Amino acid sequence: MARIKDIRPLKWTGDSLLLLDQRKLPLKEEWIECKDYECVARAIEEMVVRGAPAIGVVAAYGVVLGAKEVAGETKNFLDFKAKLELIINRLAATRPTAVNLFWALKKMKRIVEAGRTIEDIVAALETEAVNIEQQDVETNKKIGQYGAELLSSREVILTHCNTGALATAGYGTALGVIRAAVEAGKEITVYVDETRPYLQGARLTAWELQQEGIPYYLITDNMAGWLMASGEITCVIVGADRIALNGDTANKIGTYALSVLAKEHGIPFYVAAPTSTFDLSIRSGKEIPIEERAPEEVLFCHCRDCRIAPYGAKVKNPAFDVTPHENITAIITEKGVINSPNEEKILEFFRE
Ligand SMILES: CSC[C@@H](O)[C@@H](O)C(=O)COP(=O)(O)O
Repeated sequence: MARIKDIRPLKWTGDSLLLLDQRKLPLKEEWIECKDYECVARAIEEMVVRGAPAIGVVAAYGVVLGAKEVAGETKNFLDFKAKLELIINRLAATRPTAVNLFWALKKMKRIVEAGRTIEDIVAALETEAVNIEQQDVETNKKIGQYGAELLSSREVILTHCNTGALATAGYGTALGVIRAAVEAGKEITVYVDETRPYLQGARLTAWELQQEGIPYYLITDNMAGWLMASGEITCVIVGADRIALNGDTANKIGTYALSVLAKEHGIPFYVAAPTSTFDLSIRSGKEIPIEERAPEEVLFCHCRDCRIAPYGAKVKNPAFDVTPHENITAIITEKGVINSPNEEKILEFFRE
């Protein structure tokens, strides 16, 4: 019997940030404690924490830690602001694709600009980071409700990467829709793509579903096409790292291929994401920067003692791809659903 738990990837203590080390899951549940902004920046770069909304929340706390550090070093207001700007720039340089990082840092920057004293800025930054965290969980629950309404009483859902509690402040986006559907009493089975090369599906999504007793099958990425052709999958739900004005959506590498397969087989393809994942400053997915990650992620199968390719093998490792909006049945947000998304509909949605 499924029981939804309150899994959280981070805990703010007031003067440090505790992060569940996602590199170690599912074999070990270890927390690391960040007491300074550089630790937070490295945690994002090294994938201690990952997932678009989670990166935004954690970066916001990074700014708070940075502000506290600088406030201990200088009493000069202008000096404080200049140093804090460098810290925000450092956090912004950690990962390029997920726009939630820049969205959260922009909010923090606005507070720095509006503040009149160092003490006021530090206090306001902390309040804002806590708000961003709490709102993210509320947002995900709303996405879940809107998404669950789209699903029938019985679904076999294919999902990719990890879009769950671990990728957000809690509950999840695409996995939040699955949680909400289960909570609504629907009969849900999940097919979890392992998500090569970083294995977020096998390690993290399977771990979350297992804890909650939601039935799932773990599959390798190349099994998805055949399972769709065999009629086993009733819909695909994925998350997003950045959605352009026309609805083109960057998400974990492999998402584009799933969208093509879903279209070919007439299977609904849903993207679940908060409105903070939209980047209305870019008109299409062509403008989304795609992170290229280290070759070792492809050369080794997760841990460094399991090399799977010959020495000298050349590697490509784009971490994300872009799904054209024409392949997306609907984008599910906390403010409602955008069916068959395109520029006109997205503009209209945000106007409202
Ligand atoms: C709610 S998470 C949505 C996306 O961030 C997720 O699907 C994804 O692509 C995560 O990539 P990652 O490289 O693990 O940060």
